[in-house]
Amino acid sequence: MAEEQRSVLLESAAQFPVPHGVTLSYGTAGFRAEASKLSSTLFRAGIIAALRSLKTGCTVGLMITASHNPVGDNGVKIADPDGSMMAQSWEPFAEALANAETPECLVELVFQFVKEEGITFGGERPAEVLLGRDTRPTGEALLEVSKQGIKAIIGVVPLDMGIVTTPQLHWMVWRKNKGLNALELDYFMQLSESFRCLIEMVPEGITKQNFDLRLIVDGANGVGGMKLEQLKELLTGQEIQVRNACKQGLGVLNERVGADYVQKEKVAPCGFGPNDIGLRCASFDGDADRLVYFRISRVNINSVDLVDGDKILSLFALFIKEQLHMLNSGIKDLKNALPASLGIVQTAYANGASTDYLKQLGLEVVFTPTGVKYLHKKAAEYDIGIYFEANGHGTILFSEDFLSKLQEKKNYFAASSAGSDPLKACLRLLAVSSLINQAVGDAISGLLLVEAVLQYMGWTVQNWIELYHDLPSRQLKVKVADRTAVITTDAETQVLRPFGLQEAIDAETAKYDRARCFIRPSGTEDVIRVYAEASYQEAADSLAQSVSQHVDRFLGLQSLK
Ligand SMILES: CC(=O)N[C@H]1[C@@H](OP(=O)(O)O)O[C@H](CO)[C@@H](O)[C@@H]1O
Ligand SMILES: [Mg+2]
Repeated sequence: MAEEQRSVLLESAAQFPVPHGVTLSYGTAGFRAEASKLSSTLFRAGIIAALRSLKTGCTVGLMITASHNPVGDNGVKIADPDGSMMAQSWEPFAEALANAETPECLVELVFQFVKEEGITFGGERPAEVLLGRDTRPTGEALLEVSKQGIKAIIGVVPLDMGIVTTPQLHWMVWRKNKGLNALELDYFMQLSESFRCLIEMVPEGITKQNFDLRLIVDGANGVGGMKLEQLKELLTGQEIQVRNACKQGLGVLNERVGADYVQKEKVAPCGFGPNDIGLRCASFDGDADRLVYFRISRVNINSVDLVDGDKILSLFALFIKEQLHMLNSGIKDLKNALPASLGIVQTAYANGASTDYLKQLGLEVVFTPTGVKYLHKKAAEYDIGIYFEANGHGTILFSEDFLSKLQEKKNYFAASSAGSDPLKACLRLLAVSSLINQAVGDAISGLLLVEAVLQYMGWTVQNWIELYHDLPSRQLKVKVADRTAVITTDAETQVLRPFGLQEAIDAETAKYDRARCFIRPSGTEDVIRVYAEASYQEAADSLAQSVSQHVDRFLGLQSLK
């Protein structure tokens, strides 16, 4: 077997040589680069995914996307059996394999790794990799290359799920490993049914009658808009209009559209104009794992009032807290109560006003380094964990144990107190758990939950915007000679190396009222990011500026000379 495996690998790897001068790192969200340079990487990602499937004895996923990057780029992410990002412990191997210079080096790496990990080639357990891609024109060819990589590991089978959003593919992997139906139609049915269930339980009243059902969604000219158009047909009680929905010849993926653009530039995407002033609008990123809301400003139609991930998180946290309260209030016999740990997970980029708001609600707020893989892992430690990055990537995780207790409670209340608040709370929480993606942040399911919660609250977008007021902030990037020279700790809020830089940041920060500032090396770009927050905009700007100068002084490009 080993000899056969060796020669299959050597032969197939020879077809996809590594381009010169390109070094890839697995980064915060997989490999990403200009599409024309990615054949060898995608082939190798296929091998990695296949080995991951052999190791775990489960189905894993391989998604071909470069998210919000320009249309000429592409990339790949691997999903673990539970639908989350590939285990970090495999990243060094993934990186080494992607950069192995020759087929011989590649084979050596594979064999050494397989030995270390105790993986058996061609084992008895079925091994399978689900493949998906976004709408990028280079996706199809790269998918074929990944298939070659998967098939180069004997006993592993690729299964092409076609054009899907990143969260759909993660969801399919998660479902498949639970032995549940995992086709796109199952995804659509589950979302539309749990959404209907939440809408049916919106309390009657004036607010319900007055609620404006209209919502306009910017699909970033990508896969998300396309899928929402399909799902829309199954939804009742919602008026969704999709723009930039990836129609042939109309608009370029991520070009002046999409969640990343709207959030960073704070402007309306293409296709939105004066007629939309005041309306509730939302935007997806290119692979639909990020969601932001916005409203075109009445004062200046070029700018938007942004509702970012922090505010989506706050809305969800408020709703979940209320349902948990409803579930347990009025219960006289303590054995009928269902205590639940509720954790809120943010990164240092979360606006300080959101953190204050959440803490004021009495919630437990914890911080992790940037990157969904860290947030997700932390959120999974709670009965209910809600996580979001400010850029709009996030979800709500329910533990299996809590869900089974919730199911029991529902049955109990259904038999003993039909129509009661605790029963409604159980039903709503169960519906949320099946609506919101349990594998990864999902713009489509997040959007449906936002709509259901707003209807439940009877809130306009204005009510939501006023939940709290963001502290002014500024983000800058500094090009440095070597960004790995910066080592941080404490969820990236403190610099350990180079020595003296943290003291300089502290001294600058102390000059302003209610100010906060941190720096960290980006995981996706070759820069150091500087973030500053203060009580007024000029202070945030000038703090970010002066800290950037310190970064430049300590690490700037001149130190290359
Ligand atoms: C400040 C910021 O928005 N950082 C983004 C960005 O990571 P960086 O490591 O900061 O480059 O891309 C990541 C992947 O999409 C995302 O998880 C993260 O939030
Ligand atoms: Mg994305």
